Amino acid sequence: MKEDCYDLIIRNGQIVTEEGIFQGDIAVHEQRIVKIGFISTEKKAKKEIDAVGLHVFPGLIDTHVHFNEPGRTEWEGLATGSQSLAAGGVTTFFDMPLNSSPPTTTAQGFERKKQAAEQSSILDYGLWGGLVPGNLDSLEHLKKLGVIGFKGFMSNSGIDEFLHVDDSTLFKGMQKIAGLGSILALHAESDVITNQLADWYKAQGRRTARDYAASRPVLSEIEAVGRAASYAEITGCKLHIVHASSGEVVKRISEAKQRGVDITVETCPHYLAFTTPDLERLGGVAKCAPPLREQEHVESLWEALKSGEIDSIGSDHSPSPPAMKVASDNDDFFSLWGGISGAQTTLNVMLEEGYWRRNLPLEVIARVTAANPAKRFGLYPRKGTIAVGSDADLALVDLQSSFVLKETDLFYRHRQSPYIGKTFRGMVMFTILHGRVVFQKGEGIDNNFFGQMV
Ligand SMILES: NC(=O)N[C@H]1NC(=O)NC1=O
Ligand SMILES: [Zn+2]
Repeated sequence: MKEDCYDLIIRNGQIVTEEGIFQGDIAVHEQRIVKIGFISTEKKAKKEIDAVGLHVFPGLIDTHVHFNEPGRTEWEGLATGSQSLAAGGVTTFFDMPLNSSPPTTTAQGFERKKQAAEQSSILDYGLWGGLVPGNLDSLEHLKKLGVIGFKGFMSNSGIDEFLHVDDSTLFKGMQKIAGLGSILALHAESDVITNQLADWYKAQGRRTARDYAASRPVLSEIEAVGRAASYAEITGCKLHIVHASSGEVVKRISEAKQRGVDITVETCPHYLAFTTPDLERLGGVAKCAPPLREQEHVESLWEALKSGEIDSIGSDHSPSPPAMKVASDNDDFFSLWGGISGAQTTLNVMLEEGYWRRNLPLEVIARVTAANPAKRFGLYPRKGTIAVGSDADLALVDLQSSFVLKETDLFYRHRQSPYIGKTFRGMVMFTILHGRVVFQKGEGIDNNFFGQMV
């Protein structure tokens, strides 16, 4: 290390890690953090950032996005998707094996996705492989190619090329994934319960937003989580349950953890910020699966975050062209695309709804958005924290600065979001990846840099 000239010094920020908050300087050399603490003003750097009044978070790791490239790039895309994440303080993301086409369920699908990411992602990325009926023989190859883990759906995925796992595929898949030392992420809703209830509501001519929400009850998640946890207990497979929508679901996962199942759970900003009445008010832009819940469930999730029972936050950014979010034949809410655009606003939601409104400590935010996902997926301490030796992946935030989210703030391919018009306290001023500023408030995105696969 050439001590005479650093690449970057960030001075006088409030440094936030999962362990605590302290004031200090950060020096970066050759993409890594090389010093933290007091750095003499005599020391020179190619670039200095004055972080007085700013909080320096570890760059967020979003474990759950659907950028849909290749094949459905008109829905989002790795360029626009990664740019929107950068504007929100995220530095690493894991892209789901759907809704790209071909899906990442074969070696060939993986290679195509990797090529697309190399060409277009401005951030670091991990790539999920898929577990679907019929691809058990591809899992080992996918693991060798470097998937971050595998993802399966226990209910309809909404995508014809990505079938949900039947129970025997799920069981056998877990045996294989356990043998490979990998991890299975599950969309845990019961296919039987959600299908039967949807059919019943539709047969009654009941197709509103509220009917849709009622057709996917919390119990449908609880049933699926229970089944998956039992299979995991028998097979020894590591499980990661995505988008739990209620503290009641989290409680079942905690119970499994306590009896020794290697299981973690993620929730999404939208389950922490919106309710079923919001779904009725906002319409298709707020439709997702599992659906938005009543306020008591929202609060139960915040409690579970405070108690440490929720391991991580993923945006589950899953957009579609706007036309698929609007009912064509009078009010059939069931027919709309399910998926919320939220990649850019995860930290904003955690700060406004968590830190400001519910006293959620900043350390907890750093833990669930960075340290815990890094630990769960084997990236810690290279990523997920602020320490000497770590990648210089950082988000500098002005907590006091508030703004109303506008359509024009969004970097998505389609500027849709249920958060448009919402006031947030806490503005991302700089996002730094490997010591390079990839986003600066007022300046925008630096597109001249590409991320790497983790
Ligand atoms: N296929 C897909 O992206 N599905 C996602 N959308 C959503 O709302 N929940 C999901 O799992
Ligand atoms: Zn998803």
